[in-house]
Amino acid sequence: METISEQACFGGVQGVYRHGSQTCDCDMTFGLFLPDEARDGPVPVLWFLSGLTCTHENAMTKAGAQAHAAAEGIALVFPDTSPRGAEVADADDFAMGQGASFYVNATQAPWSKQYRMWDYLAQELPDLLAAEVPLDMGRQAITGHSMGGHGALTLGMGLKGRFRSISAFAPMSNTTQSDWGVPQLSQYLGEDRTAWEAHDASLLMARDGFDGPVLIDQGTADQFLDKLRPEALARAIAERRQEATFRMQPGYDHSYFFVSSFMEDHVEFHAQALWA
Ligand SMILES: N[C@@H](CCC(=O)N[C@@H](CS)C(=O)NCC(=O)O)C(=O)O
Repeated sequence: METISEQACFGGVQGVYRHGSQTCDCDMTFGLFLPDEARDGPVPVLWFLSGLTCTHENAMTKAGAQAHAAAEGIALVFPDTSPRGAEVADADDFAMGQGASFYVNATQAPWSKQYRMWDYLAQELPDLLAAEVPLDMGRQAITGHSMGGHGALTLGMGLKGRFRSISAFAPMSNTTQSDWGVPQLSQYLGEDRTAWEAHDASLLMARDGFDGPVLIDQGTADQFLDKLRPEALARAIAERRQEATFRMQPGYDHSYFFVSSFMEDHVEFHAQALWA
């Protein structure tokens, strides 16, 4: 794990690190915020997965999460949104390829060689962090924005027992029925739609739900509402009778101004579960 930068931040340290990923077969960069308490021993961790076009950097610099994480004594991890590099397959469309992994293990060429973000986030990066950083891996929670909200919900429900709480900001909620989902899942996973089901938050919610609290925020003025399909997730939560808070926030769009407005609520929500 190579240090790119480390800077003092709200009494803790905001770092950026790079490592050679075997899973993605390329170098991967991530952000990590450690609160002051990490100097004395392991702290709980909140993962933040980002959306289309983002790297590890967008949420790290614009979501305003560090102040709240410092107040709660929890760490933040900001992974990248896909494998990266000149040798990594890509597409002209910003919603496909680099910056747009949809957090799956691709099975189709040319993506299958390196687009293994599910395994990267489920296994390789947690293993690396557990070995190198004072994190309490028994206390993990996950959140994300847009495509990262989709990742938070699908990994959160898919990796049973891993996370204590899940939240999402404007998540892609029903990828198997959306222009943000169908083209990508068919290219990454092929045309057999049964392989897509583990990557649709609403289908997973209706089928499995989550053994813990869920918090969703969605702006009513989000320019991508038709692609995000929050109504499908709300319906699944209600049908499942899932423990959840689902808020339609009046006037908010899809940007990080929306994300940062509700970040304190999300960090507090996760801190409650993490410290329970
Ligand atoms: N660039 C795209 C939108 C992409 C987009 O809104 N990405 C969101 C996540 S889905 C984001 O977080 N963008 C980066 C940022 O705001 O920093 C467009 O113009 O339609």
